[in-house]
Amino acid sequence: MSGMFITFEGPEGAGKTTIIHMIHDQLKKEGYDVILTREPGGITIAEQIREIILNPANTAMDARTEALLYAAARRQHLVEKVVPALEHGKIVLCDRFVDSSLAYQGFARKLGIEEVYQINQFAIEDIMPQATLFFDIKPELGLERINKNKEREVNRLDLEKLEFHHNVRKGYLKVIEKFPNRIYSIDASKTIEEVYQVAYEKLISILNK
Ligand SMILES: Nc1ncnc2c1ncn2[C@@H]1O[C@H](COP(=O)(O)OP(=O)(O)OP(=O)(O)O)[C@@H](O)[C@H]1O
Ligand SMILES: Cc1cn([C@H]2C[C@H](O)[C@@H](COP(=O)(O)O)O2)c(=O)[nH]c1=O
Repeated sequence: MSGMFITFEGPEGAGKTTIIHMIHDQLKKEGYDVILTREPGGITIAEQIREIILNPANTAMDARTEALLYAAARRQHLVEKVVPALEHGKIVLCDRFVDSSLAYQGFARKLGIEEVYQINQFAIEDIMPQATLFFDIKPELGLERINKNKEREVNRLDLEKLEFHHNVRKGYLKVIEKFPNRIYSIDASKTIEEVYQVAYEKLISILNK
């Protein structure tokens, strides 16, 4: 595959979606062949799975069911959208990927990072991003940001206790220890413009490697 697969990760309200759109628009302006997508979602079947996972009414969902549904959405999105784009030499910017499952289901839901990585292997068949930007934020600040945004739909995971969101961040820090050469950490507590500048420069350096 000749393209470049780059993922954006972080806890709730870190600013990933804001920054990934800004970077996508800028790269397009500069003439890069780039697409922007997201997980869970990005294609019809995976968006349908997203509705089930994130529906606040689905309070009975078991943690393993949740992990398997994320992996199923991931599989379909990979084969239907990501892999074909990479085969056409495109840069694929993806809002969340397998590291989210490791941090949220593996660590915060206590299923085990290695166990969740194993079940995801069936879905991803060793396809991993070449680089990942991790937007690091304290959960209190991330949640304050999303609560201020009245247009954003509240999802089932947003409603978890603060302790869960602290564990998500701790989970990400463990995932970075597992993949230190792939994941770049960015301080996401700064202003949108400051975070964008750091993320954009990092991305350009990755593309020029
Ligand atoms: N650096 C920033 N400073 C202040 N507000 C920000 C910053 N970045 C994003 N925001 C605002 O915070 C809210 C959440 O941002 P965004 O949706 O980009 O985060 P996210 O990481 O994608 O969150 P989630 O994964 O929970 O959807 C939005 O209202 C956005 O405008
Ligand atoms: C891919 C993935 C996502 N999640 C969680 C993280 C968020 O709470 C939602 C997605 O919402 P967003 O606004 O699009 O960020 O799903 C997860 O727990 N595990 C995953 O693998």
